[in-house]
Amino acid sequence: MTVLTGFLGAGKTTLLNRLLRDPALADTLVIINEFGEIGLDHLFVEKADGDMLVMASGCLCCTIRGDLVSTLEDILKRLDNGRMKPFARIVIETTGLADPAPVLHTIMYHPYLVLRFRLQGIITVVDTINGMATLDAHPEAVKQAAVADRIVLTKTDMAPQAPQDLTALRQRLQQLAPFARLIDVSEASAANLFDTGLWNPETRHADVRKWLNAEAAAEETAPDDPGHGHRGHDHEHVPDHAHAGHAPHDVNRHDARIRAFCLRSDRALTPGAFDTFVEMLRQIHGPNLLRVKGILSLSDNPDRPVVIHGVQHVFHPAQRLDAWPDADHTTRIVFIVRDIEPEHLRGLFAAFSGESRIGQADAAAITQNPLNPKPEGLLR
Ligand SMILES: Nc1nc2c(ncn2[C@@H]2O[C@H](COP(=O)(O)OP(=O)(O)OP(=O)(O)O)[C@@H](O)[C@H]2O)c(=O)[nH]1
Repeated sequence: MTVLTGFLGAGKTTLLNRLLRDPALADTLVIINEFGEIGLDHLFVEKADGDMLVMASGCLCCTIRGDLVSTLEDILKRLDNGRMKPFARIVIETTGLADPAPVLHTIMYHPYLVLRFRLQGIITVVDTINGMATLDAHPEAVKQAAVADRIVLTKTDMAPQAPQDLTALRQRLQQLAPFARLIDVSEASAANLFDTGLWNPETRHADVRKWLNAEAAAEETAPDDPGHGHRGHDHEHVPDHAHAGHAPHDVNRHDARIRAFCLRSDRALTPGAFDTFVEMLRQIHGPNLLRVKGILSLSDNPDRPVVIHGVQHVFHPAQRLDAWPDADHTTRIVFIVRDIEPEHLRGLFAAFSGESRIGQADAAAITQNPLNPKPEGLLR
């Protein structure tokens, strides 16, 4: 499942129309709302009971959440009864103001849908004409960019556009989403937009290196920056203005709230500590964990790492791989967070991995603290 998002009028449907002509996407099912300026070509829309569905009832993420579930259930029923051509992938286009997270929640919290769909990636479309102003005015747009695996820049064919404006937009987007790849719409294709999943469909192997893209942080941050991380291993991206103390625009404070960084560790967690660590991330930081992807070493079987993938408080069931994909056996977790200090998450990981750090509570102190927030409240 791929989620296609982007601000109102950014060019999502235009892009989708073009992509769907590519035979490589013949086995794709698209779910789209009809709110936008233009719908999918009639070629696609008329086959409403065939392999293509158009939903007309409004915003996907809020008003038709129930419908999305019943639509997906219905699709699976038809698929299992052989009344529908099998498909390999589903693309869900959200409306312009949508936060992609509720769409993913809808699917990942469903006991059956979560077994049948796997999140491949999030594609965010950004209009290069209005993109900067949209990011300034709408925190939703900042979040859409921050959670992306791929950012497609549209309307690059439209003059006039000062080259420095495009460069500034690209820099801003890359700071918000250092692990995402920026692609000009003229170069966007099925091949470079739908290759974001953990599993390579051809080899059926996990392509962890490409999926995590953790090196993106290492390439762009000075590794010896004493202010960040420890042992020269951790890297984080903070927009320059986040440290500068003065934002060029007020609204850039939205950007400054978002941090992307990669936590690395040579220490293995016990399975119990792993469960509690993930549970604490979800319960305490859920809404602000915009995106989490990682490969972790567990002490019970260090040869078989575990992969985690979460969007806010929704996590895919953790998956155990048969083996490490390559010689690098370090735990790597890529975080994109809002209003959370990277050092806090590093401290939490250190506590659960048994690494003692000065000034950092250990796992027992964290889990047994009666004042920790609990889902059922403090009184129980
Ligand atoms: N010149 C140019 N126009 C584009 C491009 N992409 C989209 N447009 C135009 O921008 C307008 C909006 O495009 P849509 O594809 O409807 O945008 P959308 O993101 O699906 O819009 P909503 O569904 O309303 O959120 C249309 O008039 C498109 O023709 C592009 O790359 N270049």
